Amino acid sequence: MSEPAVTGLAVTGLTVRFAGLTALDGVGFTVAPGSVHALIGPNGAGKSTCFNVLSGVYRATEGGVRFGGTELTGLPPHRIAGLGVARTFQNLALSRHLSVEDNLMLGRHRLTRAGFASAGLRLPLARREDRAHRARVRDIARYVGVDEHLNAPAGSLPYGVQKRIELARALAMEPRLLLLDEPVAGMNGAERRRMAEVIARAREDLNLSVLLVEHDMGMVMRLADEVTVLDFGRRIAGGTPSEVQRDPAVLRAYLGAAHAPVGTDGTDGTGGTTGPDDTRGTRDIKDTAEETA
Ligand SMILES: Nc1ncnc2c1ncn2[C@@H]1O[C@H](COP(=O)(O)OP(=O)(O)OP(=O)(O)O)[C@@H](O)[C@H]1O
Repeated sequence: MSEPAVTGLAVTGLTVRFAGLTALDGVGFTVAPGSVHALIGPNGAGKSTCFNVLSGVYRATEGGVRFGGTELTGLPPHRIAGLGVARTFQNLALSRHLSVEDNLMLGRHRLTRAGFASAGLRLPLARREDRAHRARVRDIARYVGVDEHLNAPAGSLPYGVQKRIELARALAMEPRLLLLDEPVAGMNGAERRRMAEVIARAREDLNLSVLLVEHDMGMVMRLADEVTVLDFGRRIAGGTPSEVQRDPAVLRAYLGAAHAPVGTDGTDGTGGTTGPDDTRGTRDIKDTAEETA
């Protein structure tokens, strides 16, 4: 479906300070080409801040981010997107009144050669391009399982479907690196399973590199090849899911020492969560339990 990813992502010594608060403190990790890397940690650990630096929304105070041969730090969001880095958001960021098809077409903007002027004038090149992009968008919608909704206003659809449309829009950018910010937050168990399947398939078929922030630990353990754990802006652990789930620092900081390790709670790996039990994490367990019930 697209060219294979040839390079990975390298984050080194990433520090972000807001006034007196250090949201990220010398964080480093790499995402190997074609792999799924999960970034986890309790609320306020710095995960979203990291995503915001990677996508150009925040500027790093110190440190760097390289994707392939290119330093991303300091580039504006559209230049980063132009390098093949696509992002989904924790809260839905679709244009509610636009049709699903037009939302996905927005994802193809960076791939459009004909400028706005020629598109507005409906010149032949622009018409041909538009037809080709719409055909591709319909393929992607089918791939993600939202094709039956192509003509509906995105905002009229159920939440779980909108989350999949967000993924489809990111895929419409033909990315090499996909940043997924809590892709199953707010979904029920069936929707979570479906989303997990789509992500796993897309990664396999498209040879994407994926960086995933997710509170659903079953989902992390099932999808991720590697995990980096943040707490109070610091990297406290990293490794394979099984290494991380045994790491005492993780149990202490994120899960609470009294809890069973992540992924061993008898869930199917997409619906349940072994959640943190400190005050920062309690909200997440409750949310997930309510959603999955
Ligand atoms: N723009 C900002 N200005 C000031 N402080 C910020 C800003 N963005 C994030 N922070 C602070 O940085 C810290 C890390 O927040 P961040 O949102 O990155 O954590 P998180 O791990 O994504 O948490 P959650 O799981 O709740 O989304 C928090 O203390 C947060 O209040």
